[in-house]
Amino acid sequence: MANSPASAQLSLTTHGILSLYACSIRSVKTLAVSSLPNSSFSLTRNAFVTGLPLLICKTSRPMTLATKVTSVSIRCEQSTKGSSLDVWLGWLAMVGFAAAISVEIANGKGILENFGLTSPLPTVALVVTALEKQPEIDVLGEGGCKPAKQGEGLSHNNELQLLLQQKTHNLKLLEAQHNDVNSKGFGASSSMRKASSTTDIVEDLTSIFGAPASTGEFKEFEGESEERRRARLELRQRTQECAAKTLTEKNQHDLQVKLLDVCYAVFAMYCQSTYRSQLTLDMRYSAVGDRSVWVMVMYVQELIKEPLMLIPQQFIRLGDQGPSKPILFDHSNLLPTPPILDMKQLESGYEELHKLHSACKDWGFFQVVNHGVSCSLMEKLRNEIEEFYKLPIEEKVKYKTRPGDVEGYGRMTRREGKLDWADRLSMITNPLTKRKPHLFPELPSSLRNTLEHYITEMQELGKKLLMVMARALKIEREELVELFEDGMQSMNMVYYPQCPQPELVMGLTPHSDATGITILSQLNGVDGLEIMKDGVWIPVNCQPDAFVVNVGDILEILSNGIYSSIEHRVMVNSMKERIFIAFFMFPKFEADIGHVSSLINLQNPPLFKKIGFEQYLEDFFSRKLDGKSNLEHMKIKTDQESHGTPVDAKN
Ligand SMILES: O=C(O)CCC(=O)C(=O)O
Ligand SMILES: [Fe+2]
Repeated sequence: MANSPASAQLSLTTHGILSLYACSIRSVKTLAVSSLPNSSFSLTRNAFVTGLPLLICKTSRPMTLATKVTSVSIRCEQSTKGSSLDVWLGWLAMVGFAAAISVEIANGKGILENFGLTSPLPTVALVVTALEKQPEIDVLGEGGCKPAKQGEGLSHNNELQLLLQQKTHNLKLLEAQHNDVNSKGFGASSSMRKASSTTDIVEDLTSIFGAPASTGEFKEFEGESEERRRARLELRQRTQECAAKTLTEKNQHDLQVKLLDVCYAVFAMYCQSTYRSQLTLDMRYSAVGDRSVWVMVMYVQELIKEPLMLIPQQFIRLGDQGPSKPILFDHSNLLPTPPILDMKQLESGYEELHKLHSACKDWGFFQVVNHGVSCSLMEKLRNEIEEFYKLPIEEKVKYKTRPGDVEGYGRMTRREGKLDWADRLSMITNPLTKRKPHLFPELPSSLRNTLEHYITEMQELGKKLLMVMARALKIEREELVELFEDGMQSMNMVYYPQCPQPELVMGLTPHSDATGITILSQLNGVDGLEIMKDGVWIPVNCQPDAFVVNVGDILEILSNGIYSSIEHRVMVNSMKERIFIAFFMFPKFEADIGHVSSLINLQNPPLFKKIGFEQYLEDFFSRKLDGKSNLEHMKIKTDQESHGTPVDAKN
């Protein structure tokens, strides 16, 4: 925090004419667009998550797309270092920014609109460097951003106080030594010594801390040589300067804390007043490198409410990470596709069981029909979830993901990954004791009842699937099914909005599921799921009324690699949103995750380490969502791989 410059920047652009650039100080690498040519748009090359401004261009009227581009980027940081001019200019700019927004809030039109910008303003991103590494964060109280409490983040202030006390102490010692020398040198009395300049220093410092200022006159000593007198005077001046400097630093810091609070508050008001409803953006605390920042998180559904001219950079994936699909065109129906299995036949016949075994080995995915879940329930579920996503944002943010949590409404991005083009509501639904009081129990009652019904159906279907898988693997059903009895279950209700440039984004990052099994249902008939098969992304054409089932990492571990969890991802399209529900089945919390013993023999040694389920989850969530990286981490390394170190089978 110490080296972060004080800065505030507000840059606005319309049709290459206006550029209001409040301030940019020292090392802030802000590349906000200050002018844009008529028909070309550019993005800032900065990353939101790394604390640099987000720049989105958007208009509220499609008619003006070609002629009017507005963009706003705001960045606030604070510092105690740097030349005082820098610091003060930075703060001045920040106040200017706050004032501009305040005016806009106050009269509904405001400075920004007076410059020709359409209101509401298109997009704002704010990254504020917090004052401490680990401040106590309380973001967004009910319906609004909550500014950092006064006094939070003041450890630096305390440090200054301590420093000042230490300096005082050292100076007293110095003065005492000096007086000692004087007294020895001039034979002055001890009472004379007590009346020395030490008193002045204490008085000076007392005044610094708020006590009435002392006149602090320089004391003269009888018989003191001119040289010694001058030395004493110099020392006195130096100590006073030093104390004054520390005081200035402390005051400056206090002011910065106050201004930062103001900025939080103003920005919170701005979000509420400017965006159509309340919160297109959510304010999140997150650690970036060794700094703490507040990051605005967008709800995609809100973002696309009005025509979007540019995709925010945080969603854009290029190069290796990019969607760059294999060219599928109309030949997609010629591509291999995960098998479709009949649940009834799976339970009774061997032929279907054989198909299941191959599907789990070769695909890690299959579709299941004839599963016994009624169409009317699925129809109801679809309507309920659609209704949920139609709720105003003010309602939905009641369920928003809270800091440090992964459940709730919003989007989960771990580490510095790109953002998915999706909004989701994630919840643990089993065991009941793990249900978060502000989530499932608080959902609209009709949605809750439907979900409750759906959960029961999924538990039943999941159990049946695990039983047939145990048969296919030729293991005792207890070895598999019991692990999952009253296990952890969770669900994601996902809304993938349509995207004007779907080729630039992804609905869901490539990953394998951390689950035992996952049961997916594409509720509104819009495809998007793709799975990685032999190095090619293959789209899954979901059958109406079918569930898509996939093998998760835990099943790969339990089956000692016989079954495979497969990387998959979700693509979005420009025409229609996709509504989706995923039901995740995990073992019970007290279970150990490791191979089923009867599958191990000399030819099939253990492939994965054994680990407690809770530890497994912790490891999973601490990692970036990145292909099968979590499973890789659990692999037992061969002697060769671990450079000669003994195999740690832990079994
Ligand atoms: O939306 C989909 O099709 C798949 C979702 C998924 O893979 C997941 O939630 O893990
Ligand atoms: Fe998945």
